[in-house]
Amino acid sequence: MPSRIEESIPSFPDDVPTANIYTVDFDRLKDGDPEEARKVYEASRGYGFFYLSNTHVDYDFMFDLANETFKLPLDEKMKYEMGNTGRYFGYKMSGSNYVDSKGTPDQSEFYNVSKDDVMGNGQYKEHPLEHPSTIERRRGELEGFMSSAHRVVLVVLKVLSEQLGLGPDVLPDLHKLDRVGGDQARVTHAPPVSADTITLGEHTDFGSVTVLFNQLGGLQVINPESKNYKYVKPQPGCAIINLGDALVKLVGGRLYSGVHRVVGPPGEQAQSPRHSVVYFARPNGDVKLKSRLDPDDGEEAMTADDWIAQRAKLRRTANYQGADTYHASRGTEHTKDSGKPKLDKPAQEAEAM
Ligand SMILES: O=C(O)CCC(=O)C(=O)O
Ligand SMILES: [Fe+2]
Repeated sequence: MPSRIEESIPSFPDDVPTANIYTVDFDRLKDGDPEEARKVYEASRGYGFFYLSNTHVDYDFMFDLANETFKLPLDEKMKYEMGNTGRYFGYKMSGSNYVDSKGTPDQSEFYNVSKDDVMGNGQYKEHPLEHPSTIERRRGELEGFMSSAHRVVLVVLKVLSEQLGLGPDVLPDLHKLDRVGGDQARVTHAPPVSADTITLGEHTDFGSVTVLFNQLGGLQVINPESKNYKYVKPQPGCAIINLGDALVKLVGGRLYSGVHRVVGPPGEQAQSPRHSVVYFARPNGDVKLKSRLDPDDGEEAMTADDWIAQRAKLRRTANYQGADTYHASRGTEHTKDSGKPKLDKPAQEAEAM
């Protein structure tokens, strides 16, 4: 069902190239429907992106939270700025990350809320993090958002674990809601800019599974065959699910972490400020990012926590020292783990490359 906010936004244009990605029904997937499971697996070896309907995640309030938080004065938001050391919770000011190998500053701000802080895991039980009042007073709703988004992630991981022959529990067991790790909810904001302005640079997500809600276009994903960018058209009532690098590493490159970026919204949507709402699931912090399908691979592996810190730190404008920093900041897309994407061949009409 479209949310309250989705009903009042300008329509997405029909003359821009859009990615032809599967839509999966969460209720059927959860109940073990083999066709829905097959679509998840195919999508995870194609674009690395799919739509998910009937998620039962209440996210409307997160757009209100975003609106109110980003309207706060900059000096109030800066009290919660995440800094340049690899810490990845709190506020990220516009321009403090860069978008390309030349170090061009980004044009979006975001705020990351830690799952452990909201759920009271580990040290956060005694020492919760501080947030602006727009977030602090919604801790109860955030707990609901995180638990329901995490439930979606566990179902997707169970299906992928089964499809890869690992059995149902191997991947979910590395992502426990009540164990500490780098999972986070994020709200983002980009000002109205033209459709050719990159507001969030090309990247793969760091974690395992991303659950994304957006209202306006602007997200673009690379078609892994043609290498061209396509818009991911927001579908009212659906989450956009994509895989991240940590999961690709856990399965030795058998799944694909889609390369994506965000540009100004297209067509009639262009004059609108853009918000998105995300839940990033990561493996629990001490999980080694080694392939569970290649137990004899003797290579040393990083922990999930170290991987996030490295990626977050190297994308900071303050740490940029030339194209080498950019290349070091990248995920699995250029490595031996990058997977061998096999593009979906959905039943719908073929997509122009
Ligand atoms: O805003 C969006 O649609 C996507 C955001 C994104 O890719 C991210 O925050 O990693
Ligand atoms: Fe992303």
